[in-house]
Amino acid sequence: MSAIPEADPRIPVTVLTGFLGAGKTTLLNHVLTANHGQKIAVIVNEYGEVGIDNQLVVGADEEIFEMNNGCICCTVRGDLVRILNDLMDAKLGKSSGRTADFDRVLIETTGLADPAPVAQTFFLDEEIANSFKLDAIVTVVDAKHAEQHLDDGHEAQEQVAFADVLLVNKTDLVTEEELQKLEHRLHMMNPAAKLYRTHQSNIDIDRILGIGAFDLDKKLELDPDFLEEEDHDHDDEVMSVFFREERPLDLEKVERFLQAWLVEHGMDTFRYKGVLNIKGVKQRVVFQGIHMLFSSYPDRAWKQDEPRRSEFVVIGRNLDENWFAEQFAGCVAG
Ligand SMILES: Nc1nc2c(ncn2[C@@H]2O[C@H](COP(=O)(O)OP(=O)(O)OP(=O)(O)O)[C@@H](O)[C@H]2O)c(=O)[nH]1
Repeated sequence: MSAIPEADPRIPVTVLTGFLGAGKTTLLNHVLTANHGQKIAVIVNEYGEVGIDNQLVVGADEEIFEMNNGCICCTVRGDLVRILNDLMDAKLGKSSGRTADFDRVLIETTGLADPAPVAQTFFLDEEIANSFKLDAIVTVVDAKHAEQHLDDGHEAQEQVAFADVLLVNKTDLVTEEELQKLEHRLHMMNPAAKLYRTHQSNIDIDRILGIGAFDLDKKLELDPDFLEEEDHDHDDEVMSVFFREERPLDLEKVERFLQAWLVEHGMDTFRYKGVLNIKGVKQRVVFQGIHMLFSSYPDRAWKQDEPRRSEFVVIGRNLDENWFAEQFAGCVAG
């Protein structure tokens, strides 16, 4: 028996986001009614309490999303932290009010175009980070209106950039050709996201919950030709840079160069994540960040038959590919 934990014991959290009217609520209803046997605590901002077997639905106060005079990010975070702490107390039996039994958490971000403040909570608050981990960001895309949304604004582009999983929903409203064109565009913007087509947001929930954004097979194993490919159809500014290295890395060096980048480009750097092979560490080190905030932690031990290498992706605007390549190369441990 190995002393190294096979899995991270923290509760995985899925953040659900998506274009306006794309099908988030439809997906949530599906999660709440499907017979999947999983215990999921759902945090939403516009529903009351719904009692369904094996599931706990927590209706967050609507005040969370009121702008008031304060910063919406702080308001959201404060309330989310409170709800998550309450949930944990209820799970551990520390709450006098109620008990809660759940294995994962789903947060629906309706009313917030930007999922970053929600997702960042899991890096920012130490108590939360000790109990919960960001499992994945799932973005629902309206196949019918996606092109328009993406052309019109930064928000939709950013939601694509943040995603670990993209659900291309409303497939019934477009042709196969249109679907392929859209999928290509999404893939160019965020090649690291897993992409599924859905109708009525119908998806096997194992594909969106508890997936560990980094355990998706071949997720980062991109076809090198694809990365060379130029897309002349669109001017989406969202782009990505990849890094892969077989030699063990020095984690401090990785953190240092990212810090240097983020000081100036944090707002344009939406998502960066990867699995790192760090010198002297027997486990895979999972690293992920959103804008200025990042965290890393040793996850499971490397398997014997698994290539022990680092894979890392950065998704954002105006990324300097050459600079990143140089910096990554400079992170090899001495
Ligand atoms: N044709 C079609 N309609 C769909 C599909 N999925 C959802 N809808 C409909 O699209 C509308 C919006 O779906 P919602 O699930 O409410 O979308 P939402 O993302 O929660 O919307 P907001 O919270 O308002 O942003 C509803 O009328 C759904 O019934 C689909 O696959 N095809």
